[in-house]
Amino acid sequence: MTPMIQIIFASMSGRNQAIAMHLQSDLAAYAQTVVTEVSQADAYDLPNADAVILVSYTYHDGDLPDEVQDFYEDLKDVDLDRTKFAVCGSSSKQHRHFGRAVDYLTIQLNSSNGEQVADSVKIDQDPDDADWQRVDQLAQRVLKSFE
Ligand SMILES: Cc1cc2nc3c(=O)[nH]c(=O)nc-3n(C[C@H](O)[C@H](O)[C@H](O)COP(=O)(O)O)c2cc1C
Repeated sequence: MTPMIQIIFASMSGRNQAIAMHLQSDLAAYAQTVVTEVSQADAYDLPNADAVILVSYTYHDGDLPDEVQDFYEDLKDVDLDRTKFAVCGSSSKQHRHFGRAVDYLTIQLNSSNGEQVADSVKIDQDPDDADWQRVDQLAQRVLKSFE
């Protein structure tokens, strides 16, 4: 059966949206993929997916972006029932709390009883070739988890 993978992103200036679209093109031949901007996403829907990939920047002083807050709060009430997940995101090493949103989302998805199938990936601003490889690897790990 073709797995269904939800890719949910938060992006202010486009980097994380581009990463989400790149993930979709990595996965589309092997899975049904749905890409959703986080303010349109429903955390209570996540257990219906076979896997979820969250992609987010970090904002303020090492915090989640504003538009992720409601989704994050809702996640606390969701039992993911071992739904597979992975997290990645572009943020910036010029800030003291590099990529904290990736950490917070990873911790919360684990706390919500998800099954983490790839190490979380933090990218400094624009992805370089090595970063794109890490993104591809994350996508491969998600696919491999269905074997
Ligand atoms: C006001 C402001 C605050 C930020 N705070 C952080 C931060 O605390 N930690 C971090 O790693 N990046 C921080 N960033 C950097 C963004 O996360 C980074 O530019 C990211 O690549 C933006 O992704 P996007 O293009 O998808 O919006 C901040 C950026 C802005 C403009």
